[in-house]
Amino acid sequence: MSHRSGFVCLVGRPNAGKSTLTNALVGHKVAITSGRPQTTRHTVRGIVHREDAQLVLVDTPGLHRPRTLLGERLNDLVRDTLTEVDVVGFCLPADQKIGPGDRYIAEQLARMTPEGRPGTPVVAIVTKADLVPKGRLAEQLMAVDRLGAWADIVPVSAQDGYQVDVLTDVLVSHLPEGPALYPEGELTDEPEQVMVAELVREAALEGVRDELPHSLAVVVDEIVPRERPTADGTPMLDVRVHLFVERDSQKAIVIGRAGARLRDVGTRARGQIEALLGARVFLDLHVKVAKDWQRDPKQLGRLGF
Ligand SMILES: Nc1nc2c(ncn2[C@@H]2O[C@H](COP(=O)(O)OP(=O)(O)OP(=O)(O)O)[C@@H](O)[C@H]2O)c(=O)[nH]1
Repeated sequence: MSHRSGFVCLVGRPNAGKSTLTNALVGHKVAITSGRPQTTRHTVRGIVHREDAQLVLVDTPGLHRPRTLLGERLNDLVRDTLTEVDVVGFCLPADQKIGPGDRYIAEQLARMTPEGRPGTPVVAIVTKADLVPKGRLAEQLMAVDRLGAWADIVPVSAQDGYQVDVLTDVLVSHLPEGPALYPEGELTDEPEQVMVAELVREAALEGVRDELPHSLAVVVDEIVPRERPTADGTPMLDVRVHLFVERDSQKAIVIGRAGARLRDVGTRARGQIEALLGARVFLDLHVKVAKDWQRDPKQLGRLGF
């Protein structure tokens, strides 16, 4: 039996369902999903292991029009990623009309093919199929077909699992023959620190996303094991984290009255970090104002962008 392996990158405008689809394909939670755009700042990989194939998924940040330096960097990252993968999956939600954001991405994809090289196949994925009746889905498939030259078009629902296997087969069919690239059981090669930062960011944004749209960056300074475990022998980790906001008013929102909100954020994030790391965690959160960090290359460097 031949074996195929390679990299797949999911692109699509913010909220198109890329993270949720990554989780559905991999079958475990690896990327952090959310109801709001642009929470996926880092490239997180999930790996689908099969007898006949290994598919390494790269979940990119939302490809969007650059507005700030941060945006430009994200787009560079997206473009670099695109030229390094074997297949691109372009996600378009079934329940929304094709808009300027989708057209922009379609143009970028059309332009992506390096000169003199055969292009990376692009599979158009119509996501959230569960949200529309069959007739609307058929119309959307036709509209997507007119949008570009796709290797395949597949409707899926990550929510109820509709066609997720079909999509896996289609993506695998576009991979080159080759051995497994990662040992089985490996779900993500993201460093733990990035996952921890995402969990803190999620907790800190909960309920205040409208007030802090893109103004919150989270940096994990260190994760250090305590020399002496807890009384019952469980290992204990000290996790020190900085949350950067742009303005004093945003700092006040994150911290809350008499620090109540930040304590809440800490409690929620700690539970998830403990589950992730399999240890008791002492979580130390600091909130700092880093003015206009989105526009300052030095700050961006410090924050890992
Ligand atoms: N009903 C339904 N909702 C979905 C499905 N897939 C994703 N969603 C929802 O759509 C929203 C966005 O999904 P994400 O997976 O976070 O989208 P994303 O493209 O990764 O978003 P960014 O991280 O902003 O780029 C979330 O509220 C999901 O719960 C689906 O198959 N069906």
